[in-house]
Amino acid sequence: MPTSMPDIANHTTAQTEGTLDWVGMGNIEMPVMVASKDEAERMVSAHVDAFVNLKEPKAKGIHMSRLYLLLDELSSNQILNYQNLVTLLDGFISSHQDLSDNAKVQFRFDYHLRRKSLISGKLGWKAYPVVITGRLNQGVLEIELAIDVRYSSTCPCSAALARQLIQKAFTDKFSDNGEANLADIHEWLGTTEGIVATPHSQRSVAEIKVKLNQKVNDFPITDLVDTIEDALQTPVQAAVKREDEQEFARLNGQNLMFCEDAARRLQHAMNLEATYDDFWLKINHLESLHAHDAVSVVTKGITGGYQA
Ligand SMILES: Nc1nc2c(ncn2[C@@H]2O[C@H](COP(=O)(O)OP(=O)(O)OP(=O)(O)O)[C@@H](O)[C@H]2O)c(=O)[nH]1
Repeated sequence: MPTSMPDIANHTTAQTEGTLDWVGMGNIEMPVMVASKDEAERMVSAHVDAFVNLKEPKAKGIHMSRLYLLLDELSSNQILNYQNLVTLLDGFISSHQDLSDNAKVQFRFDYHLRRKSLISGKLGWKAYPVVITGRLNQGVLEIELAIDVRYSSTCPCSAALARQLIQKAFTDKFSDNGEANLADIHEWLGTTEGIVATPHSQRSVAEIKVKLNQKVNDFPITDLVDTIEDALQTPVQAAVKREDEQEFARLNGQNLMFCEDAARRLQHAMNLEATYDDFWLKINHLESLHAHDAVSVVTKGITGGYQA
């Protein structure tokens, strides 16, 4: 490097002094090889934020290039797992001696999983938005995995109201017809006159964040998705034949849910999981009755843990 190049970060002091909570780079685009438990290591296209604090009030700035090159080393020659994330955070701080003692990094990407249809056994891709965040704050390490899972929710109130209309239509049709037999009723039930009303359903999103610990080195992406989808029973589908669609209709009818029901189901399922130190859940029902969403939030509720 030519010796004559000015080095503002090292040789200039700040015009206005002050410490800063985070300084770094947002939205760095890079491929990352992700280690996900029980899956082959997979390349994803990630957007990365990388930060350190600036604890020296007189220092002009941090060394952005050092953060970038540490990230580039991970992207080019390593895999993203728990241990390498911790090493990266340590590297952010040790490359900024005297300037920084806190570090934060966040990887955002879509993780594709092969998911099986309900009955036909066909397979299809589903993309799950994943965010992996590492923080080293005052020596305290936090590694977080966040995933969005989409599913269908059918309104229990709307279902009850629809059933009432169906009962009324049945009474109107058959109360004066003493000669109606099972075959007549069976045929009538197969018409839109018989099922005169249908409850509304909505595409819904469960947002979940979990705190990981050193017991997991590969990120438990599939485990977490399975836990959520098994608890809800109505995840959106990939490959769908008619038999799958019919089963989906049955599952929706047998798993009617307000956003409160969905949150409690997931709360219960997550409380049974020993893998995670803490969890935070936000349920969003993107209503078809309203133009606004029905929302509920729940956390594990541990002292010093996630806040709602
Ligand atoms: N700190 C800081 N750097 C910035 C910013 N915007 C662009 N940069 C540039 O990031 C580049 C890399 O900075 P450094 O890491 O200090 O680069 P360097 O001096 O060649 O690297 P070292 O010798 O390791 O310090 C510099 O050219 C800065 O001008 C900013 O807002 N803050």
